[in-house]
Amino acid sequence: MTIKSICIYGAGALGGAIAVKLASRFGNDVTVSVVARGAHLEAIREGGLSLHEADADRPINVRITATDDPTTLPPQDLIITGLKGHQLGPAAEGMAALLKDGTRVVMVLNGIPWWYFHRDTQSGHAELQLDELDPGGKLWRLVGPERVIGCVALQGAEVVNPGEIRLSNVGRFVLGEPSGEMSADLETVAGLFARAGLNVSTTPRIRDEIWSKLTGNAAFNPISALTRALMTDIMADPALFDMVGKIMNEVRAVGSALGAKFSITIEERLQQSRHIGPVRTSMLQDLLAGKALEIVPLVGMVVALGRTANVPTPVSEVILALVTQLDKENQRSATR
Ligand SMILES: NC(=O)C1=CN([C@@H]2O[C@H](COP(=O)(O)OP(=O)(O)OC[C@H]3O[C@@H](n4cnc5c(N)ncnc54)[C@H](OP(=O)(O)O)[C@@H]3O)[C@@H](O)[C@H]2O)C=CC1
Ligand SMILES: CC(C)(CO)C(=O)C(=O)O
Repeated sequence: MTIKSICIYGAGALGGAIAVKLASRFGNDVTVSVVARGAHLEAIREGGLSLHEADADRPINVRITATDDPTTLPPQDLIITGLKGHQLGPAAEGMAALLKDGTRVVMVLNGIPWWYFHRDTQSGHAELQLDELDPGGKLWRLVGPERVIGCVALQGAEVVNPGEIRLSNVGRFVLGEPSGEMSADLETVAGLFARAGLNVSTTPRIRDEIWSKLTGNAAFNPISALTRALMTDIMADPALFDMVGKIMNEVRAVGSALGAKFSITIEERLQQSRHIGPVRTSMLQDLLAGKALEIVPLVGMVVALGRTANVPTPVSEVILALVTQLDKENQRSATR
């Protein structure tokens, strides 16, 4: 594939960070645009999009084409989504308007993605569609799992003000085809990320990366939302730390039953989490902003796929019930 046009659909914390890096590197030769909304969109239109990197003294600011109406943009060579899992379905028509023959769609996501079982050869559930993640199969039909390149982000980020994004660490991105092929498109997209100054690697086993990342998110994200604690505070509290370990074991058991391979132990995973620092998880950020929480891909799927694979997930079930109720109450008070 040749990439001459890129649209970042959902230019929030991570999508916005990627947009700034791509636009500041390729703005003259490649069209880079963003789909955003609300006060964030207004701020991007007025003052551009700014990125504070963890290791830089000054922010990068880019002026960039920004719209909330994707039909005003031409079809794209590459779409990169920075939407939360539950925001993808409602955006399916908008994304479809940007597709042409050969368009690839990089989906930056935490948790189990809607396309998970597409061309999966490990689980025994190839091509299973997950209605909880893709209600009515809209993404499957309108975007198509064959266009997707999976992306796991080991990068903390937050929209600190409209139009302004801050990264909490020097992170990295892992890209992989659902089929496991080390395709030419995969290498082209990874090369683009690398030339834009993003740390990136490619893998033939993207599902292993998904489960490895989910081991942390299934535990830390809902616990942080329920307690409003920073990652470091959760690690420092013996009872919460114990709960994190139990959830991590459940996630690992479900992932293993579906064919995932884990390269590190739970203890090593917990050690890695210690280095993330005093960050607010993306779920806590959403809670504090009165937004809907990304529960199904991060917690609901551990429970649901546990049932599919006959693996008990008792702690995740309790956390799921609690965080679901919290989400309802939070959104009720946000709309009052
Ligand atoms: N933030 C982090 O530290 C990390 C996040 N991740 C994962 O990456 C993914 C993206 O997360 P993150 O970057 O935090 O997400 P954000 O919530 O920061 O960004 C999503 C953006 O998309 C916007 N949006 C939603 N729907 C539409 C739409 N239909 N049209 C236009 N704009 C829309 C949102 O607007 P609005 O605010 O109005 O909803 C928001 O600005 C998630 O799966 C997350 O779990 C992974 C690693 C770390
Ligand atoms: C790793 C962590 C906790 C980084 O912020 C994350 O993935 C998230 O916030 O969703």
